[in-house]
Amino acid sequence: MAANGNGVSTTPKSPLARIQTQKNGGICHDDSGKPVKAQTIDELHSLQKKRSAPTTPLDGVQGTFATISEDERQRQQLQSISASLASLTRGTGPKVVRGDPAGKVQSVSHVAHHHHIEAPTISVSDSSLKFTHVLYNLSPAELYEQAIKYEKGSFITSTGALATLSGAKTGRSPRDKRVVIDDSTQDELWWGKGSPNIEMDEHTFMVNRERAVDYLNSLDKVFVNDQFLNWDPQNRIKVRIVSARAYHSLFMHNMCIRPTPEELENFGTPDFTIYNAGQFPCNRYTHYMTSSTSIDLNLARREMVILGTQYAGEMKKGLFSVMHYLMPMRQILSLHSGCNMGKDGDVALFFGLSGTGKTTLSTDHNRYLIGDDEHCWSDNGVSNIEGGCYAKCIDLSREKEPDIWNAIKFGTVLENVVFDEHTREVDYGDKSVTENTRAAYPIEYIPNAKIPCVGPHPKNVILLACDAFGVLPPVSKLSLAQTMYHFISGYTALVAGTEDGIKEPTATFSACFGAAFIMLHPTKYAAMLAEKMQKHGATGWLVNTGWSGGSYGSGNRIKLPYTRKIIDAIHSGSLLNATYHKTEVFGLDIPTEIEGVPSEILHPENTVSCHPSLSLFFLWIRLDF
Ligand SMILES: Nc1ncnc2c1ncn2[C@@H]1O[C@H](COP(=O)(O)OP(=O)(O)O)[C@@H](O)[C@H]1O
Ligand SMILES: C=C(OP(=O)(O)O)C(=O)O
Ligand SMILES: [Ca+2]
Ligand SMILES: [Mn+2]
Repeated sequence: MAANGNGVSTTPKSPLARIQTQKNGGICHDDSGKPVKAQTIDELHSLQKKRSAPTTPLDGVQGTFATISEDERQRQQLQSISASLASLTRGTGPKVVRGDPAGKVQSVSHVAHHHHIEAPTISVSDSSLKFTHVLYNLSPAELYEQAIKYEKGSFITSTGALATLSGAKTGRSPRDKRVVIDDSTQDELWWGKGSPNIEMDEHTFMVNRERAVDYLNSLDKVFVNDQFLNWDPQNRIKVRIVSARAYHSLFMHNMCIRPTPEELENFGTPDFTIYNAGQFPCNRYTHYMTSSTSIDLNLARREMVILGTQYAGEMKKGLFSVMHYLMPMRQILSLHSGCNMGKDGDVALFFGLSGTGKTTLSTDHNRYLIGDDEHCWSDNGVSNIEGGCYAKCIDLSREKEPDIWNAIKFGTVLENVVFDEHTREVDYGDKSVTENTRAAYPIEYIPNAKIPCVGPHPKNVILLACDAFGVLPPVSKLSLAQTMYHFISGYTALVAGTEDGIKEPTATFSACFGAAFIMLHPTKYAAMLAEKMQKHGATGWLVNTGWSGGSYGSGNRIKLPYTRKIIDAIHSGSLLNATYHKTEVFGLDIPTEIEGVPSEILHPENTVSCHPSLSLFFLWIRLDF
């Protein structure tokens, strides 16, 4: 812009267009719609939300049994939660109210007034004077709001999933898992070498339980989930999860079976309760504690306490341990396996340690998904224990795993992923937080999920071994005896990240392909599996989803598309009738060809000349339980 010596612009200004005001009014007004009915802003806001309708009629049309009033039902529900949160030394539950302390409390203070359990006059403490606000079975939308408002590291990703951080722990802590040893568990459970059950006594459990309960009660609010495990209606287990974080509540909402409103009304007392104190540590001066993390299981009390870890997988896998105890007591086999079913009703199980491909391979666009991780096999067939899936998402791609990719949307919990700060697009290749990035979503997010998640007796039992040494062939057909051998020895690898301290695939022997979760001796599960496979004529297969043609570091992991072709050939029955030859070392039956898979990779001796670890490997494989 040119300026003269006085600093005044010489460019002629173009005048702004004049604003035309209406001649008749004087005040501009928008009369395009009717004005809102509200007189105040608060009133306007109150119009936005309407009350959720009671789900069942209250007039007793349901039956001749006395139906209780909505008020009475809510009173009983709060009393049950207060009982769960009761300090056992003080013998009293906290005053509980429903609703967020920050917002308007639903069923306001008079509810709490009537409904806390009266404290005995002795031992009055500050904590018994305070209210604990209970956020009970919130919806995903409500949990999103709670997480985003109050939990650092919670964000909405570009596809609508809730990104969360699990804190210092990004995998399970198996060395911090303790199980109460008492007169009955001493004889019933598997203890000692190789067992995942590290003992603790009842008293120490109570110390930790009190610590968790006191912590939870000291908070402004706690989340309570009442849900189910096991789609088999005759063997359904009612679980209650008390936690400090919306992230944990949404995770369990997705992972356990979600009750219908009617089922929730009649929930009653839970069969099992988790107290998850998350970030609050255990006290290392407490007997048996070897770190600040403790996951404690008390089967007699039907309770689990979590201190000092926020990794949500502890809750899911902790409940799985419980099922590994409860179900065999009922002659039902619990399985660390994925499960799907073909159009003709042929069911396949996919056993495998974490990260070996249960979720990836059971999620198959051409088959119905029954479940990705935890099942029961009873006289009636198979049933999923859970209501959701928990997929690893490191290097996830739309092309290779389209159904999992599409399941990552509103409602899904995305743990420890890295995303663009502006677009919120997730970079699934980024391991900055951990390699064990995860997505937890309700099973119905997979389009061909089989709901209810039950199926007939399995036809194929596939053992997935992620072989870090590259000595196993990509697939072999197993006799029943071989199936038992591999099931009990459980040769596979621990993949990076799923357990605390594992940085690269590490060879391991994990009995039942889930040694971290079993409670009884491996041979108990194996005997049940053998009996069922024989009775129902199931075929066993060993599929290596790990390295081939060299160990981790030198060879390559078997390509997922090849593994899928192998699995397709098992499902279709074509592999059962293929030509086989026996390997010298294992006596494994290896197919000579499979459609879509290069024949040379089917035989490891073609790719591995003489693996240095091979002899060591055979020394290790021995059943010394
Ligand atoms: N050949 C393969 N078979 C199966 N999974 C593979 C293969 N190669 C790479 N992967 C990857 O390994 C991971 C398997 O994880 P996942 O299916 O979640 O295991 P699990 O459910 O048994 O814990 C996925 O990230 C998958 O993409
Ligand atoms: C969640 C876990 O494993 P999986 O991948 O088998 O679900 C785990 O081991 O903590
Ligand atoms: Ca469906
Ligand atoms: Mn899985």
